[in-house]
Amino acid sequence: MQEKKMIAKSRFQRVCVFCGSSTGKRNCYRDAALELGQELVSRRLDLVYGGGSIGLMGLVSQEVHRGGRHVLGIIPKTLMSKEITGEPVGEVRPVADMHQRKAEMARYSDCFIALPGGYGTLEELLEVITWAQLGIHDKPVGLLNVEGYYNYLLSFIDKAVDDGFIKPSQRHIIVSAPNATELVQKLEEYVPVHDGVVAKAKWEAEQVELNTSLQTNIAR
Ligand SMILES: C/C(=C\CNc1ncnc2c1ncn2[C@@H]1O[C@H](COP(=O)(O)O)[C@@H](O)[C@H]1O)CO
Repeated sequence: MQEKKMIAKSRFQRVCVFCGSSTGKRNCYRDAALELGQELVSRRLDLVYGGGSIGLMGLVSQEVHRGGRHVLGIIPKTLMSKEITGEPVGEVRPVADMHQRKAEMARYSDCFIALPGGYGTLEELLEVITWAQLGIHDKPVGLLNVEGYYNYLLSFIDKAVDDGFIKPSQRHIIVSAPNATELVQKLEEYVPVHDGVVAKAKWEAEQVELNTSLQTNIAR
């Protein structure tokens, strides 16, 4: 008989996954996307992602959907053509543009995970790290470092710390692990460090103003 893995209740409800709109050339990337999907399902976590069914995005979203968890895809109206994104699963929320997409993905999630990907993934990852650094949120940010895919990025960050461009106290913002189980466990245990960043309440007030003006613009 197969032994059932006992997993404590998660502190998260929804996990935002950034990942390639391509699958990459090596099987390990596809396997990692499927394993991450299964890990979220086994912890009863829902998924927020960039919508679409292409690349690793498709693999992780289909796996979470198949496992019976809620999948929310947030996608700019201009990217909604099925030829570009494929057929998404779960709930799809159309937004005005890429900026609103990132804001909404962040708003609906309790933590972030980046699988391997390209420019889009990097941009999304670095933005939530920057927001953590500024105190806009204190949600954990994880890097799924599949077979060392992100080693150069991690080395670059160490170099930026050594050369005085990133504070040593902010190095901890990125949590990384080689597999989904270890990564999610580390994210569960993550404790944010606050070192004199702009007060979160001030940012939240500004976000509310920003959202209100965005909605006014969309309605026009
Ligand atoms: C540009 C083309 C297809 C892109 N289609 C996308 N559909 C949905 N979401 C996307 C797409 N491209 C980028 N994203 C977002 O960025 C991340 C993936 O980008 P990457 O450059 O592939 O790493 C992903 O998390 C999405 O949120 C037609 O060729």
